[in-house]
Amino acid sequence: MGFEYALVHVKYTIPPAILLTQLYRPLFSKLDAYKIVFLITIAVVSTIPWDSYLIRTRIWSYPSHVIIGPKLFDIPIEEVFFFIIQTYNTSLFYLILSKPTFQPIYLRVERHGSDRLWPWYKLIGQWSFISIIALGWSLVKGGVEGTYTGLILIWAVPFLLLLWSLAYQFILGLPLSNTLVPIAIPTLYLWIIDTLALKRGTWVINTGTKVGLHLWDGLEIEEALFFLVTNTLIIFGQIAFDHALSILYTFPDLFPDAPLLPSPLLLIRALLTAVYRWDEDRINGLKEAVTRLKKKSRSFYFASSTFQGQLRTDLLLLYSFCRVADDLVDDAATASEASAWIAKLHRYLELIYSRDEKTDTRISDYVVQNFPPGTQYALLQLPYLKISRQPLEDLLHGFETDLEFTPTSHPINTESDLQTYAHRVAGTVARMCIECIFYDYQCTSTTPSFERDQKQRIIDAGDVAGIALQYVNIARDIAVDAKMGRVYIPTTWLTAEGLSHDSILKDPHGVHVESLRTKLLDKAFALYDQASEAIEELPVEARGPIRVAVESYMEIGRVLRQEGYVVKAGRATVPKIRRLRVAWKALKGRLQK
Ligand SMILES: CC(C)=CCC/C(C)=C/CC/C(C)=C/CC/C(C)=C/[C@@H]1[C@@H](COP(=O)(O)OP(=O)(O)O)[C@]1(C)CC/C=C(\C)CC/C=C(\C)CCC=C(C)C
Repeated sequence: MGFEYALVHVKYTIPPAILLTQLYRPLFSKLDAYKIVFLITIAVVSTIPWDSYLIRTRIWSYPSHVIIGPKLFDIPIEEVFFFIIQTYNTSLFYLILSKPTFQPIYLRVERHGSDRLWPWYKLIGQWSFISIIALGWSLVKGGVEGTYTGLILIWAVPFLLLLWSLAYQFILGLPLSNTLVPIAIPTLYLWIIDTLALKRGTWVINTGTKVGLHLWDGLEIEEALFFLVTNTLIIFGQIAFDHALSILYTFPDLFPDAPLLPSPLLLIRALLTAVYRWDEDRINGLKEAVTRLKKKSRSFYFASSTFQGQLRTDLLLLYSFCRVADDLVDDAATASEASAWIAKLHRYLELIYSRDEKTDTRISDYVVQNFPPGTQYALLQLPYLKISRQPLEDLLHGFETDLEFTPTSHPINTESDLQTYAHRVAGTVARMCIECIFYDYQCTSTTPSFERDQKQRIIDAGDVAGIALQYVNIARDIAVDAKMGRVYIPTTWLTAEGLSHDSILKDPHGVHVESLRTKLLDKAFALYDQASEAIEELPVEARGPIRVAVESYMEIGRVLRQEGYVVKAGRATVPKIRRLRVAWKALKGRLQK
């Protein structure tokens, strides 16, 4: 009996597990736990018979003085733990690295241009894996020295072949940060540990069944291959899981109301859905939504990567709709053109909320005939079934207020006007986000903890938080808005400072303007303090990400309160490092004061 193998874990595998867990903990969801447990189960079940065979046929062995003693099918318990901890560490590393990527946009319908080559890539990959299996087989059959290599290949490569066949699109198409990097770094790390363990004799590969080549001094080529293929298996497994989730959440027509934790059977069904049944417009709509968010809002783009699964998709689509609607109105050449857009948007809402099977095509015809091509996906893919109609109508009423600004009239005269406006353009957005959260996390009124009153209380608090965000937005954009002929600061406040609309339009800077900006920010933070507690009543998966979204935006307000802030394109911006720090604190559950 000895503790040497156990010490390998204590020194080299458990510390990274703790570190990675700490790092990922604020984002760790039930879905992540499900994925990891699923993969660990497969890893343990599939490795035990193989490893047990290798030990019983003395291809490798463990001196009795390095292991504690208990065994499972002849495998030392430390070794079984290795399968678990390796799968855990590599999986967590993948989860961290792949978080910023919105994977559904990497689905390909394989119908046009270079995408038509993808079935060939699949085939080439399949044949390559089959050839490697054949090579493994011939090594096992042919001679003693290639036995260990052959056994690794005939055990692992059929799984790789299967995972490739199910998820080749993501394996090839995702950014390298989701594929190559999470394979390469854990593999390199395990190669180093293995070198140390083999040198110390913690485990021994017996002579006669190995080729005798070393990757570097102390690292047998078979060991290097073993860790490479096992990490590749783990990452391919994670990618196949995510591929299935992307299919489930991207095509609601094929998989209506996909559950939060889909059963293995449903995951397989998703992976086996023929590509020709995928809705290309959904993918294009999502691609447009991601590009739009990335271009237009750094705060929300950054925050969106902390959301997961269906909710991430829904918020992206909701953002896309709101942005397109706002831009149609703001970019219109004349007030009457802007009014016409609002009228068309009202009509669109009327159509979708009275939709039935017969009117389905009428709706898409209406959009195609009345809106520019670059806006059509955003409109048609609004997740309206999860959102009530009222906040959308109110949002449009908010845009109508924007049109009331003329050289002679100003719609925001009192603080109450300001509050109504902010409720319409931002309180409503908060409400819609919360409705999506309730829907996606299945907080129906039958869930005791989500009784009606509680839901209403959260929505009301969300409204207040939205108003706070809009006050920050107005405080940031005094000069930008003035260029568009708009002054959102209430007339009563201007008069008290000895200012007027005209004076702000002419010169939106100076001491008095700064004092009004401060007043607006003070109100924003007071409202935010009053509302932010309610975030903790949201479903646990949404809390951290929502904190990140609202905190990232409120940080603009904090920047504005400091002297000498950086202005880009006329707007105060939050430096990247500072944004990261805010997000990290928000994820860990801390709101700034
Ligand atoms: C993470 C993610 C993808 C979130 C998406 C959120 C979303 C749907 C935003 C829509 C934004 C939008 C374009 C709305 C149109 C009206 C408008 C312009 C509103 C202002 C947004 C600021 O955007 P931006 O700075 O890009 O605007 P301009 O360049 O000035 O045009 C607003 C300030 C509103 C934003 C309000 C929210 C996102 C609501 C946030 C509050 C919650 C989610 C509720 C918190 C919950 C509790 C319980 C307190």
